[in-house]
Amino acid sequence: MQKNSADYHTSVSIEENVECSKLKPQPAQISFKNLCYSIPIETNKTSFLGKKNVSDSDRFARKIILDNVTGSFNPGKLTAIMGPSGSGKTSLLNLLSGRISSGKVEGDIWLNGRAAGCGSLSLISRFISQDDVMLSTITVKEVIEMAIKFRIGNVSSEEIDRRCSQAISALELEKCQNTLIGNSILKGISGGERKRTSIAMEMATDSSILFLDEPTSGLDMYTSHLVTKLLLDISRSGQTVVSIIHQPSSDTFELFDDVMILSEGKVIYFGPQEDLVPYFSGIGYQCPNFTNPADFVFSNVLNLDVNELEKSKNYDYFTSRSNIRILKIDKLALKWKKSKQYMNIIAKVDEPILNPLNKLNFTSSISSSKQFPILLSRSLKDALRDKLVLRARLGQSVALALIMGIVFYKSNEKQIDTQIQNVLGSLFFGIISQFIPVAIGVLSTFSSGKFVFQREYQNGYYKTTPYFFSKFIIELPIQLICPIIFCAISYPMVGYVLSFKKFAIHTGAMILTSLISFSTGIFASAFFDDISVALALLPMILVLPMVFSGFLVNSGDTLPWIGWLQWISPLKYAFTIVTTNQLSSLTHNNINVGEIKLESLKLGPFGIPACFGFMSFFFLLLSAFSYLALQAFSKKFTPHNSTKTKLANLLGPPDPIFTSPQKAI
Ligand SMILES: Nc1ncnc2c1ncn2[C@@H]1O[C@H](COP(=O)(O)OP(=O)(O)OP(=O)(O)O)[C@@H](O)[C@H]1O
Repeated sequence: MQKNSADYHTSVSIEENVECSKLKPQPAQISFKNLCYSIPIETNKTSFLGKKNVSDSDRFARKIILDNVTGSFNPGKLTAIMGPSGSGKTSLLNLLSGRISSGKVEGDIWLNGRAAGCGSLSLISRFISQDDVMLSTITVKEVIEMAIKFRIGNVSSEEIDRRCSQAISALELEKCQNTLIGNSILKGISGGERKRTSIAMEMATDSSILFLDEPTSGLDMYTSHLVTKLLLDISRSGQTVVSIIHQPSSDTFELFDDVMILSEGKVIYFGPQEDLVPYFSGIGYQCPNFTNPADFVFSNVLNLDVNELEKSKNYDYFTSRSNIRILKIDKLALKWKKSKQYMNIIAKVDEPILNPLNKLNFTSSISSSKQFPILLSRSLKDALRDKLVLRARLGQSVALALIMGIVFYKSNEKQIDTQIQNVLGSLFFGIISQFIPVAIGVLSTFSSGKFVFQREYQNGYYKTTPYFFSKFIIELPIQLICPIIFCAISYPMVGYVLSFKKFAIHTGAMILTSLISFSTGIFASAFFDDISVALALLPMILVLPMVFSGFLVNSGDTLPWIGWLQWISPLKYAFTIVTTNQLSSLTHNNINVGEIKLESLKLGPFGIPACFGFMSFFFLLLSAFSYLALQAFSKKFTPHNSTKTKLANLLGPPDPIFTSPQKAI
């Protein structure tokens, strides 16, 4: 007897389904009907300064990106999506693969007849994106091995080697397998090799559905053909392969089984590749002999012909040209919807494969506890191999220490007034030199790594928590070593009190300052999407604690309504520690001048241990904020549905519209 829907959701698990399916992944068919995607765009009805009483519906119009797109992508087939730039190809793939978290989506998506909206397909598909962002400091082989390790739990090293070699040889990457990925500064593999590496990463592990966004762009004709042939082989193993493609050669074009042509978000044609030319000749567009059908569609069908251009002569050139083109696309879309080929597509969508999925259909990823050591070792390699950054950080500590040492050289031998002034100035200089450069340095390194994180997170390699902690732990030693080097050089040069205890307290305060700055930098890089905005705002974030550190403004003499800011300035506690440490024992003519100076500074009631406590608290608080900011960043590019909901959708019963008795009638 057929279970009802509620029973199904509670009782079906992936494991149970495996039993019934004899451990073979089921064919996965994606179908979608009247898919619309639009985003709000601000209209000219309000200027930036805006009228106050304008409603949101007046202020925002909707930009339609996908307009009633219907079709199905079938298992065992290689489908091409083609269309002019901005026609909605990437948006369609993003929508299907669960990478859209904003805008309005309407219409239905099914996977084997089960409702698969809200990003459910992300659980059974892999996505090779247009921008091949990868960590620059690891080699081609390492990057592929890492992708395998993240995807397959308990994989033996022989299996990793086998899969890796297979992917390397399929994409002809043998020559560069031990070369670093590189970036604009660190020379690495070529653009084409980079593209192929990003394909190899996703292909080294299996999935039921493979989405590719322009995998052949930037590749030469031979390599484009090689990659497409590989995609064909993958599809023949039973996978559903959908790829956006630009300007394929005739030979490459012929490798595709199905072709979807999109323009202005509308479908102009979708069906077998060999039926494309007959379809367009049936509606009046004759493909000349010996012409590449892909070129023919772009230049003859989607472009305006001489007569159409003639019509636009009487009007403003650009407006009329674009309007005439839009009208033409509308007509082509209408013709498509009236065609018998469209009816065939509708019939396929209405009669989907209904096989239930099993465990092997789902793209696996390992647990967070297993992701952590892989990420840790990768972050370590990254930190050690990026020698330029490492040297710059160490060099900066030495240089700042020497500058401070020279400027305030042997201050303890100066007259008492000068001595006190120099001690205070040098202590403030020391704190600032551990505060500002660290935050700015961390901001730039973390911001560049953020795009790699975004790509890998979206592709389901790992979660935010292991990534955050692996980066954090690897960065920590350098944040400890640099202040120690700085203090070891500057402390004796300036002539601070020579006592190991005092040196340790001084260095401890500098280390905590550097750590607070470190977590502020991470927070800024995670919080601001754009590094230039972060760089513009960070100095302001850093200046306030400096002003209220107790050196620039006397802590007891500020306006009462801003005076409280000193207590949330971590530098105030750092300055209290280092000045108390140096001045409390400073005497002159048997008078404790240091204590007198400390009293006049009105640094507050807290002693050195309490100040260390406050600084540690600030470090932990800012670290927690940076973690939360990274979590929020990762949520921005994934739909807000839990894996449980997505699983329930895919493992539930087929949509009643495909199984109801009325349908059979
Ligand atoms: N989040 C968004 N906000 C504003 N506009 C968007 C958004 N997403 C897509 N668009 C717009 O929707 C249209 C389709 O974009 P899409 O990236 O899907 O096109 P495409 O066909 O893949 O183009 P290309 O071949 O150049 O990559 C473009 O005009 C794009 O500017």
